[in-house]
Amino acid sequence: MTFHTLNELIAEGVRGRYILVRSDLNVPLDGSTVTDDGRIKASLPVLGKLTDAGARVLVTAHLGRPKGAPEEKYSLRPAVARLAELAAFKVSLAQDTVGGSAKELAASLQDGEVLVLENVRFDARETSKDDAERGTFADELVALTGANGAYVDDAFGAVHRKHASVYDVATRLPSYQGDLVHTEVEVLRKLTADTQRPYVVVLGGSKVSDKLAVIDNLIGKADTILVGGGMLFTFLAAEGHSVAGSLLEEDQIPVVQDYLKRAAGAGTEFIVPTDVVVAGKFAADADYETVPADGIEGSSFGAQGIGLDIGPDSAAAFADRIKGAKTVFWNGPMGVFEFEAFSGGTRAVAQALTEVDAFTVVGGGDSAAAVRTLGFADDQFGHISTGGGASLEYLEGKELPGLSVLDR
Ligand SMILES: Nc1ncnc2c1ncn2[C@@H]1O[C@H](COP(=O)(O)OP(=O)(O)OP(=O)(O)O)[C@@H](O)[C@H]1O
Ligand SMILES: O=C(O)[C@H](O)COP(=O)(O)O
Repeated sequence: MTFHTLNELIAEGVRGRYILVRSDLNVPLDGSTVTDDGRIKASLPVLGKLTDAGARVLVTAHLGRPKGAPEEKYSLRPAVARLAELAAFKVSLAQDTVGGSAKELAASLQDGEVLVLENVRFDARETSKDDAERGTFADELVALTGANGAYVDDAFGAVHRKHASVYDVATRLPSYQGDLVHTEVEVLRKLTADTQRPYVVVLGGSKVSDKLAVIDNLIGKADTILVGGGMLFTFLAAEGHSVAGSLLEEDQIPVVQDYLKRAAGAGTEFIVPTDVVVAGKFAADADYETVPADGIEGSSFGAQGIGLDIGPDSAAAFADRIKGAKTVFWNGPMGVFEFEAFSGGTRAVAQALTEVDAFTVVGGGDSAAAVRTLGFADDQFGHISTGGGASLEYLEGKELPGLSVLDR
């Protein structure tokens, strides 16, 4: 694929033009505090280049998964406040996405300033499966750019989404690839061609069905898949164990059973935890105990028990596997690392990644946040990707709508 680059756009001249930029500002929050500003920092260079060149920049972004209507807890306000603190240019936030506030503030935007539109997912058309419906939203976004607009996709974390602000706007405006997307693709490409073996993939997190879908294509490609986080309970259930009150996607059990069957003949080994940290409730101060993975209901919390981390034996086994690898890709925390008591598995995996002599990539908003909040530095890893699902789907070899739409 070949793309028009941001540098080409700048060379064409952007002074006074409205440039629509899709950024990934989907950062983890604790109330209104941004707990990891990695994605915001990663978005700054492109915005800086455009504002330095005199563009009037309209940023679209999402935060979380609101249900197609405004919801205060998903407002971009905290992310934009952090962006404004870090930026050398003026940044403001519209109260809405394509409504009166967005129109008014866009009209008064000056050269070299940035206006962020409120969460694109506050409008149900953004994520609609219906092309025409998404199209009407894209038309309204594009209308904000006036007569001579252009579009830059810099949201690597969202390139796997066929959403209006990622895909449809690119069919309506001259479109360019942002530097962040470019860099991410260059690094991840190394994981798809001539991958050095053993190739170990570590998967966790809470978006269980999203990540299970990815495994389908890793079977036969990865030598070992270490299963932690929320998805481990669907694996345990697939092996016939009770998981009490833990995160479980029952409809995915047959899918996992199929994976386990296929992996055996395809040279991919799944490693599922043998012990689990089980808590009485989902809280930082919950009582907890470590139990065998096949005995979760036997914990003193009975059917109320919730598995919130992999146990220490499993963490040590995962670390061992990682240390024997030549290539490691990790997406999704091993447990609820936000609570100290359940951060042990994630810490052990992160530590192992910093010690192994291998090409290591960490992908995902929360995974990146986890390594940083647990005290690791970015340069201890080969690459920390801003993309979670996007990096996984890239590795799967899937067509990513946000990339293919930019292909000239
Ligand atoms: N056993 C568990 N039960 C419930 N939640 C869990 C469990 N293990 C991990 N999590 C949660 O998973 C969340 C992160 O999951 P997620 O799938 O979003 O990962 P990610 O790295 O951000 O990837 P992406 O960028 O695709 O979102 C964390 O907030 C963590 O608390
Ligand atoms: O967190 C991510 O991976 C990206 O921001 C995409 O978010 P989504 O999975 O809600 O589309």
